[in-house]
Amino acid sequence: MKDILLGVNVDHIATLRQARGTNYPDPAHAASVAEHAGADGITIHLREDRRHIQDRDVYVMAKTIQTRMNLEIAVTDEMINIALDVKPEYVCLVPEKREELTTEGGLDVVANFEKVKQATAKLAEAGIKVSLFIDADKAQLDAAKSCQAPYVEIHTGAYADATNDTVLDIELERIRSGVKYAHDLGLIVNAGHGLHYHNVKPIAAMPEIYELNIGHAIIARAAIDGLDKAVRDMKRLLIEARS
Ligand SMILES: CC(=O)[C@@H](O)[C@H](O)COP(=O)(O)O
Ligand SMILES: NCC(=O)COP(=O)(O)O
Repeated sequence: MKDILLGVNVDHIATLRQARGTNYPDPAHAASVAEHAGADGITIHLREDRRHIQDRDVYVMAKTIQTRMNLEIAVTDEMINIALDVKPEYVCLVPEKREELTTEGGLDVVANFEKVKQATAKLAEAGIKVSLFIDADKAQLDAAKSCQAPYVEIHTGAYADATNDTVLDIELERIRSGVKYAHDLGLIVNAGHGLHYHNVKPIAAMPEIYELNIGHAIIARAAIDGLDKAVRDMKRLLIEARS
């Protein structure tokens, strides 16, 4: 079975920096360490409220990332214009609510079809590969396909947040079914949100998934074991899941 790729999200290196308003730790440095440890790509989420990643980080990492940048942004003119200026290899369109602690759900492509389709076309015209961060829902997946986004990223948050095995199994099956449906539609299927060292393998074992984007759990482990080891440990789990 083909290897599954790992995108490391370094948002929460920036969270640590923003906590004190210092210029350290630098997410650009963390990205280099993660790439050296085997990350296949770097994900950063430039939120409208700039709670962690700053505009400066995006422009610096556009120059320093050796693998490829996956820039997560909301579907707003401001963010689209930044993406068109930076031209990362990937843009993932995500929902955002200022009051949210973290991303709470997938992008509602069905309800915002024209807006998402236009944003996707504009980014694609600039040579950017567009991914839509959506729930494992057939209507949303059909809408993503109709938007002509080549990639989707299946939101794994409900699976990660499951509080009992019954819910966990239901969510895992929902993701499995959505991943297969998306793949059968011809979409390139990524997944992410809330994945960690103890829940990642069942997701990584799904053969249709191209890449997992993982951040919070890797950065949390890095606080104890160091980032190099945290990334290598996650890569090893992904390889084991496919062997
Ligand atoms: C879209 C998604 O699930 C994450 O990539 C996102 O970055 C979460 O937001 P925070 O990083 O602010 O928690
Ligand atoms: N899109 C998911 C991502 O980039 C990382 O999410 P998390 O692992 O920080 O929850």
